Amino acid sequence: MKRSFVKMQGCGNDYIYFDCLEEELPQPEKWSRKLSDRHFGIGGDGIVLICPSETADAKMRMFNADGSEGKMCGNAIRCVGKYLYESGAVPKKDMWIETLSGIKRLILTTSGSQVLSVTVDMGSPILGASEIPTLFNLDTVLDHPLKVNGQEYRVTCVSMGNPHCVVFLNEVESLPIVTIGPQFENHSMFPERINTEFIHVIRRNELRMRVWERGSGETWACGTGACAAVVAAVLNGYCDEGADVTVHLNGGDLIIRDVGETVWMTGAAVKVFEGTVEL
Ligand SMILES: N[C@H](CCC[C@H](N)C(=O)O)C(=O)O
Repeated sequence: MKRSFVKMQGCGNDYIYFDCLEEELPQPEKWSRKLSDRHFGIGGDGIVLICPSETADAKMRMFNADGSEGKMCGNAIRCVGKYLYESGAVPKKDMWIETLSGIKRLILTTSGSQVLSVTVDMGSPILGASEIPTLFNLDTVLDHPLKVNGQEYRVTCVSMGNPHCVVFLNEVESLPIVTIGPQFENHSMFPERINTEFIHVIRRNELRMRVWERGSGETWACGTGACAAVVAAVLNGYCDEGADVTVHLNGGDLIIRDVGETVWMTGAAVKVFEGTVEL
C-alpha cells in the first residue's frame, strides 16, 4: 500500500510524519525500525503518527528508531502543530495536542500561512525517583553518584512525561557518547531505560547539551531533554527559575523557561520534504 509522509525536523531531530487523521498506520513499531534506517529507509530518528482525538485538537504518537513508543516528544510536537496549521486541519494558532503524557498546549508563531516557531507548555516536571522511574532508594535523584562502566558520575533525574538522566560536565564536545550513551540508556537503575543529557553550563542562562536518546541513539536535539536539563540546572543552582535559558544543541537552539509549576519550550519546526512510501 502506498502511503504519503512528511519529513520534518526540530533542531535536527528528524522524524517521518504520517497523517492518520483519516487512516490508521498498522504496525508502527515495525515501520519505525524500517523507515528510520538512514541507508535502507527514508532516514530519521523515528516516526510520528498524527491521529484524531476526542479530547484535543489531535493526538500525537511517536516511535523511536528502535520501534519503542515514546510517551512525549518535544521536537515532534512542534512539527505536529506546524503540520496541522499549514494543512488547514487545525486552523488555530493556539491548539491542544493529546499525548501519552497528557494534553499539551501549543502557541504558534506564523508569518502568513507559514509556522515559524512553536511554544509548548511542556507541563510539570516529575522528580519522584520511583515515578521517573528509577530504582534509586531515594525521594528524588539530585546530584547523586552513579557508577557507569566503572566511572562515577553525578546525576539528576527528571521526567517530562518521559525519563531523563542529566549529567553536568566541564565539557561535552569530546565526550565518547557512542560508548557512554548506551551504558546509561541500559543501566540497571533505569527499569524503562533512560534518555541521557550531557550538559556544559556556559553561563546562568546558556547551556550546551548533547543527548543520547532512549531508542534512537545520539540525536541532534531532544525537546523533553532540554526541558529536563534546565529543570536539573535550576535544582542544582546553575540557572534561575523563571529565566529564559538558551540550550545549544547539535542541530540548533531551544529556549526553555522553568517557571516551577510548568516548563515552556520554544523552537523552530521545519518541513524538509514530502513523499510516498510503499508499506
Ligand atoms: N527518545 C524519547 C522520545 C523522543 C524525545 C525527544 N526526541 C524529544 O524531542 O523530546 C523517549 O523514548 O522517551
